[in-house]
Amino acid sequence: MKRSNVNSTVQGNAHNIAQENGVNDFLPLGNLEKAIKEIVDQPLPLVDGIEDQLVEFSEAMRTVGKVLREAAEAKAAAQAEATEWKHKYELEREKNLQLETKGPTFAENPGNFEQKVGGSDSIEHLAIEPETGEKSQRCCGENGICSHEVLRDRGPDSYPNIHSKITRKASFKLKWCSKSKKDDQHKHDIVSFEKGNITTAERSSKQISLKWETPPQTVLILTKPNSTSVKILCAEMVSWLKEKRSMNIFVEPRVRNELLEESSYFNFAQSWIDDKEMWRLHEVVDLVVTLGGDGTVLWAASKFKGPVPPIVPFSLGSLGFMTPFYSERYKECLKSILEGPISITLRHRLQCHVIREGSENENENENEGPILVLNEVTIDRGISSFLTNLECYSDNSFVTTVQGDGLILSTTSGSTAYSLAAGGSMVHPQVPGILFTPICPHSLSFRPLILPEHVTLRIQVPLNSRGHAWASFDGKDRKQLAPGDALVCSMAAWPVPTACRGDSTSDFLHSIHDGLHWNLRRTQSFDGPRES
Ligand SMILES: NC(=O)c1ccc[n+]([C@@H]2O[C@H](COP(=O)([O-])OP(=O)(O)OC[C@H]3O[C@@H](n4cnc5c(N)ncnc54)[C@H](O)[C@@H]3O)[C@@H](O)[C@H]2O)c1
Ligand SMILES: Nc1ncnc2c1ncn2[C@@H]1O[C@H](COP(=O)(O)OP(=O)(O)OP(=O)(O)O)[C@@H](O)[C@H]1O
Repeated sequence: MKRSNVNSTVQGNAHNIAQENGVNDFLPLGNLEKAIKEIVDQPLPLVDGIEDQLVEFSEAMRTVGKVLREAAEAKAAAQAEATEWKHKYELEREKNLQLETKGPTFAENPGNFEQKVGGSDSIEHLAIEPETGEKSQRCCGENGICSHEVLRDRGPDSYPNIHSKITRKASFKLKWCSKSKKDDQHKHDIVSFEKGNITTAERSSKQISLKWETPPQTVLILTKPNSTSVKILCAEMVSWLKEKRSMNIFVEPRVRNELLEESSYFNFAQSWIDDKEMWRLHEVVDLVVTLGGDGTVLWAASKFKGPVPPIVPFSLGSLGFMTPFYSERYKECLKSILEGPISITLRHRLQCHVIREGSENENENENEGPILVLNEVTIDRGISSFLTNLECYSDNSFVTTVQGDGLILSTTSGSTAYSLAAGGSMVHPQVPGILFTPICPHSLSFRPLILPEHVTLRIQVPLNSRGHAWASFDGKDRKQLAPGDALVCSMAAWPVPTACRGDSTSDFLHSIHDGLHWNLRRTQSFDGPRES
């Protein structure tokens, strides 16, 4: 048989088979591969010089078969997943409708949810204990941080509206752990000065582990708005946490309304009525769960102006740099988080104050803030078409004048966000420091800086500046800075503890590989010139 005939026969057959086994109708593609194999294995009359091409061609056909099969499998998997979600949603809806129609009968039935609420785990029965002298003592020894000291419990009178029925906060202990020695603690003596010589004595080993001392009982769930998949998951998670784990649940007012539209069953979900109540959430919430992308983690952090409870970020966004948990496996993840111990990334925040011209040390009320950011504060030209002119000081030392589009002061967590886009380095979130990254500087030599965490930075709009500057905080809340105004920024006292899937470093590396495709390059082929 001539080569062209062989090709056309194989192509024709493969085409027919591909049509028969098209990826759209999900017929078993094993047939396709089998048929290709049959064609390829068919004994053919040999024509001189054609064997090599045939071998090559049969390889190519195998590859085509494999690719088609993979495509069909991927599509089938996606469709199966979609069907599963739909099914879950329908089941949940049906269950909610049933609960709604059952009404009081449900409460009489032992072992059901209402029974649990009235039982020994009842939130009504769980009074807030007065602080004892023993508790107010340091209970975690010299090493580690105890939640009692950071998030001190309050009496019921301190939050009359939302918290009247709520149990006391769970206590936990944070411990620095090291892979090398089991009993290792955070090393304080990093440098030694013995006999006039300066040596590095110990390096800090800062993987932090959180161990619950009393079980967590109250969860705040924060969700990305306008997303159907988030809404479905939220309803499912709320009922699972209530029924299987007897947790007290807080959601945003918007989410509570959405849940109640779904079913009156969700009446147990609590919320707050005003910002004043919301600012005190840290006093009752043991754990925050976020359902969304990085923006939802930033949103969650912004809800806590003081201490922040541990955040468990589930990924339902497109990038998800700070959201390591898979939403499909939420039960498994939450079970292990609620039991502990949890690896934690302590993400530093920056606290920012806007100082208005002429107000410093004269009239405190003229100054604004503090505003806390988890990613960065950006000072840019906003809609002004003039070059931004910013004078920058670190403590009392002059750093530089920025002439360009603006400046980003970023945490190390934010180093992979806007700062990265402006040419800043990527820094592991546990490295303490403040990134100083210019935006489009009109200069050939303005390299980004990383400053130590203890400095206070002051960014001043000079009085002779041609235009205004604008400050924005984690990409939100723009504030105008007039000539003479300044922004003062330093490391905040309250970091954001986020739960890790593995540990801080493996999660970070996973995110830069998976989320940013860092240093992705085709591997160099084996053949080619070699060193002799
Ligand atoms: N040119 C840019 O890259 C640019 C411009 C404006 C804002 N931003 C960033 O967007 C952030 C606000 O995020 P949003 O989700 O509310 O807004 P958004 O919806 O506009 O999303 C911004 C993108 O930045 C990603 N992102 C946020 N924080 C990150 C982090 N720490 N590491 C890696 N990626 C991160 C998000 O996943 C998202 O893909 C700002 O804090 C700023 O860092 C980036
Ligand atoms: N609970 C919330 N209430 C109001 N706004 C929120 C809330 N959660 C998130 N947002 C805002 O919604 C926007 C999008 O959120 P998020 O980044 O989580 O989702 P996404 O854009 O789908 O994810 P990704 O950024 O990974 O693509 C952000 O600007 C964030 O500030």
